[in-house]
Amino acid sequence: MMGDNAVSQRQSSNFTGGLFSPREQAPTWSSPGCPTISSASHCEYQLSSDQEKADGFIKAIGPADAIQKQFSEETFEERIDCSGKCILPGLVDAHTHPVWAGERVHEFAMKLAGATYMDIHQAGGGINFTVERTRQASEEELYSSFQQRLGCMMRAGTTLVECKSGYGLNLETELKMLRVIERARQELDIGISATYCGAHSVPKGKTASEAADDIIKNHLPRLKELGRNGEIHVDNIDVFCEKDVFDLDSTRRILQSGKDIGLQINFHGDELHPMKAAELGVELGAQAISHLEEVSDEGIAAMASARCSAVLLPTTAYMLRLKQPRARKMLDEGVIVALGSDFNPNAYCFSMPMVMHLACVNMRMSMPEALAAATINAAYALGKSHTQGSLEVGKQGDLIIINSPRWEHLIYQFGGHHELIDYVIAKGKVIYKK
Ligand SMILES: N=CN[C@@H](CCC(=O)O)C(=O)O
Ligand SMILES: [Zn+2]
Repeated sequence: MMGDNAVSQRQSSNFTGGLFSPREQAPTWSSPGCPTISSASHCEYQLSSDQEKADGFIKAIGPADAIQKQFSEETFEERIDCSGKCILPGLVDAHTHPVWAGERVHEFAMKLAGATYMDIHQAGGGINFTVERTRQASEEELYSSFQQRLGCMMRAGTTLVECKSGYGLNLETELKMLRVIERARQELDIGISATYCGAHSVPKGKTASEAADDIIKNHLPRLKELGRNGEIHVDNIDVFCEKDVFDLDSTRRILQSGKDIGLQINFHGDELHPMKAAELGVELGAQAISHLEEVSDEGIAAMASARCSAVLLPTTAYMLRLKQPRARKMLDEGVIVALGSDFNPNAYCFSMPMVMHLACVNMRMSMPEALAAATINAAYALGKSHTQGSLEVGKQGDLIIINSPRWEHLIYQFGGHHELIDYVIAKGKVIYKK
């Protein structure tokens, strides 16, 4: 990934004032980036009114006076007075399952009564329950609920989200889900990174190895063809590598075949059992591995040296009362730690501010580490940190404005983000205003 940046240690810097921007190519970056936070007393955000120039990329960042002087000849569609407020990068959600029919509130009750995730999965519930309903749902139904969910994420500050298929398992339904994701990519303002997750569960009547064969022989060639025709755009390939789901060998075969058709490897590993998934991911050149509650010490060291990011999912560990992933050890060893909401029928959470709060309390991350993990590092996990994830000149104008002079309130106020977030802006366009 050329010039892809991320931070493996806490970093932050300040700026005052910002402006969007003439049409320019987003540059690639060779130096480490950082999410930039503004909390100046006199701070302004300006959107260009010149359609030629309003390409949604950041033109300048600096003291408001200097910016005013530099652009004194320009006219602006809108000026937002951010005095006493904070401007932060738009939040990036690095792991979600947002396209499905068949919610599972009844399973929440079962889990509260003591059932484990795998008890329910093996009894035909869990992913398999949602697969049945998603297969029956029309494309229009799936799109409509997906669009509403993206709206909830956006209002909680998310401007870029990874979206997985994986509740179809057969080719027909996986493609239906990917078409729904593609439509949202085309029609909506929120940024989307699309993931093919046909190996999310082993379909009834097949072994893991047979399911892997089907994916390699039938699903991936079709994805390649649709990608070439421009009908569907898929960025990543995912497998649920887990005991009694996809073993290491089937996972390796699927991920390698996905990589061979140009997809980035970004998969579920070492969640409920130690699988040596991290070691496998590094061997295959994975961009990211999610969960990692059961990762080995060797896996952590290998991920750090390979710059393979760890996507940690605090809602899942919380919901399922799993042991927490060892975020501190990962950070101390230099792993690029990112965060995701894991929104799915098991972990029903749209909010990256709540995810950051849980990461701080339960995984012992600091607030700057959590913010980096939910912005620049999450963008890195999606291979997009050269264009998104921080406030830098030439990057996409994805940002949020919060009504507090201290940015930390976005994390500190657990569940308070709806009151705090005044604006969400994606590619220079206001997509939510309180
Ligand atoms: N672990 C596998 N996949 C999801 C859960 C999906 C579901 O239960 O529907 C996860 O990341 O938590
Ligand atoms: Zn997941």
